Amino acid sequence: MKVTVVGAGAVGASCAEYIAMKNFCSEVVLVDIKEGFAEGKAMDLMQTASLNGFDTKITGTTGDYSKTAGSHVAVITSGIPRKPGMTREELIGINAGIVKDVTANLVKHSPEVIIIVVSNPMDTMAYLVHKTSGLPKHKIIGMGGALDSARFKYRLAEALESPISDVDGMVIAAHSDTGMLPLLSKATRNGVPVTEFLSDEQQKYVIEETKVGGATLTKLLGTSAWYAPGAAVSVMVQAIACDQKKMIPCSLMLEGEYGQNDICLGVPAIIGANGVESIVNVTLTAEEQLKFAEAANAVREVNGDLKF
Ligand SMILES: O=C(O)C[C@H](O)C(=O)O
Repeated sequence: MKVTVVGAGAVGASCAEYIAMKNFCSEVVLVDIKEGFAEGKAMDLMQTASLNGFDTKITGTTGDYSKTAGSHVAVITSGIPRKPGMTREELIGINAGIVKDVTANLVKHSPEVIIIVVSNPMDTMAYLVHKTSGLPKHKIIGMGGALDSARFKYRLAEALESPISDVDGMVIAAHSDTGMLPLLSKATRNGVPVTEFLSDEQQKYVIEETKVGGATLTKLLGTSAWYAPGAAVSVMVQAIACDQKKMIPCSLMLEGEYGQNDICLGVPAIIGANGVESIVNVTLTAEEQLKFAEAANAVREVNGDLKF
């Protein structure tokens, strides 16, 4: 299987690294507009192959999309990351044009491609890809829920003082500081609801820290995070490559599901060889339903700034 990763910055390189190291793809093509940058990252990563024990071939190109031809999956990480104090939504002005161009180039050379959107504001960028690519909706997947859920589990394990492997949980709705919806009501430690172990104060802490997970890292790093985003993408690509039918929250075009239409928002889905195999309908509490609807309203407002 051939996978293209557009954008060879920290997030794109991290995606390529984790995908290669897991050794389930034959080829990863890195694309960047900066002269020689993707080629350099690809060469550096290839020189880890004998050390890290993988056979995936990684190549790089400066904007030559003919090299991406025949990609089964493409990951769009292009655009600018936010700086401390910014919201993801503020990136729309620059990133929308970039994501639109990248999408057109990818589809031109790989008409059957499945696209994973990482660029921010992610839910709106996924919507843009739906509106401009001509691809069927099961082939466009926004990466947010896998990452946000990993951050949720990190915060849960911290509060529970437990190993992360004891913890399960999921974040749905928007990939934004205010619109994330960590489903605390469904989170468990070895099957036992975490609400049985955590005080109200701890529960509130976990939810709030999860929602600003990306912003916290941006403040610490001076730019946005890359390890967990790369790892989250690699899990999604592996689910497709190996037809795992794994349940992963992803930003998907909704047509009535969760009471929403014509919007990309994070919902649990079965991810396999076809991309989105199905959307999973989970029963939400009345409060969660309200929060989901509020997140949808906010994303819809940002979508309104798009020009097709
Ligand atoms: O936080 C960001 O701006 C980048 C990314 O969406 C993340 O959550 O790490």
